[in-house]
Amino acid sequence: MNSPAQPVLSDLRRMIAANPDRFAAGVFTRLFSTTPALRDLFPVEMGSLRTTFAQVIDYVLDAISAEDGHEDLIEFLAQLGRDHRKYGVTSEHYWLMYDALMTEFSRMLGARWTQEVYDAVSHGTMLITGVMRGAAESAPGPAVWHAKVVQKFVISRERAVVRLIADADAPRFHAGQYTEVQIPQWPHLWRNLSPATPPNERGELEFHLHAIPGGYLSGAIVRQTQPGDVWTFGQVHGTMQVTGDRPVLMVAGGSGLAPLRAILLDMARRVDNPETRLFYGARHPGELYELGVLQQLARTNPWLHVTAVAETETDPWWIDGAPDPRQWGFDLRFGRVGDVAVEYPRTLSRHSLEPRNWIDHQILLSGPAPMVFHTQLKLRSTGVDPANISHDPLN
Ligand SMILES: NC(=O)C1=CN([C@@H]2O[C@H](COP(=O)(O)OP(=O)(O)OC[C@H]3O[C@@H](n4cnc5c(N)ncnc54)[C@H](O)[C@@H]3O)[C@@H](O)[C@H]2O)C=CC1
Repeated sequence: MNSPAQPVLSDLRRMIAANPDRFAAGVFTRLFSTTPALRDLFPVEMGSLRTTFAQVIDYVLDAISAEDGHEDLIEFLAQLGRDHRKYGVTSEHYWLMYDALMTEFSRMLGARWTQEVYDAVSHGTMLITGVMRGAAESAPGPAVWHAKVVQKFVISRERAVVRLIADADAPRFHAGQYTEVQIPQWPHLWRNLSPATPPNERGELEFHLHAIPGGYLSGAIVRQTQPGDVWTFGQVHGTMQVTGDRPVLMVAGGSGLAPLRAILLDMARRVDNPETRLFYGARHPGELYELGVLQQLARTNPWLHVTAVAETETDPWWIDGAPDPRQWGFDLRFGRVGDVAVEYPRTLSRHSLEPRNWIDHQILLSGPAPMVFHTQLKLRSTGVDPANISHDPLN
């Protein structure tokens, strides 16, 4: 875009960046005051939603100013529209959002709200609401689907495994993808979770949870979920999968093992798998609770090699009676899982037949965002091409 309104749009972005929460709160207050029923579609606590909202508006204002790259913007907005179906957002709501946004923008710009600026901002706002509405209207399949909890295993005071059976209209997904989840204890709150098993005809789903500090959903699942609860699911996302044409390195941190576990279980149904080395890490040895399952998998699938990694050599007092991970027959190393994985080839003897580096590997990372971020940086510093590394989006 090369218009006289350009400097004003840049100013608008600066004003939003200076106080994103105030901007987002202003828009939502207008929206809820004109149509109070809309408030019920949103979570009680809207802090993180307001942050994301301001980021999206900033991204769009930036992208519409650019000469090209609009295909990415359109796809981004279309995906956002499809994602918003789960909130019960209807076509009419997009018009209300258009009005709320335009009113807030005009308030922010005051005397600089000229016809030219109005046209440029209206164009951008119409693009956001129009593309989202169109994509939502034409999206296939139901907006949400459901599954009932049938089993729950409490692994420790912080960790649980939950099994569910999905309704017949659950969408098809592939191993390694993640889905938006809402639980009855937290209506309106959506979080992404990765099934830890590949999809099957019976609709069985398994999720692994760590009650992370401040995690409303993970905490409620670990402490309150019980058989009979019905969970609601939205869109399925994610592109992690094994291409099969190269050896594979997987690095999993804690419950981030879930999508990689699903991929491994899926691979175990085939015979023609590439050599795959998994580094499975936790803070403490006693938290490596999936080693039993991994041992069974590795025993019958000679292409799979597992290294267990813990940050500490002993368990704290509150992990009581966990077996020594070495009893499963795996190599146990100490440190952060990403560091151990990246350094691993350098620790091998000259005569080892194992890979000398990870450069020709397909690499899948999953775990806490800082772990994924740091592991990626370390791998790149050893010459790994970033195009060979996949992971789910980091929030
Ligand atoms: N449950 C699920 O379906 C999925 C969960 N995740 C994410 O995986 C994470 C799992 O968390 P926890 O089980 O609590 O893992 P955790 O905090 O126990 O850590 C697991 C591993 O990550 C490493 N690590 C942690 N922080 C690090 C840092 N700052 N830098 C480098 N390495 C670090 C640790 O050394 C350890 O090896 C959560 O953030 C969750 O959002 C990701 C995908 C799916």
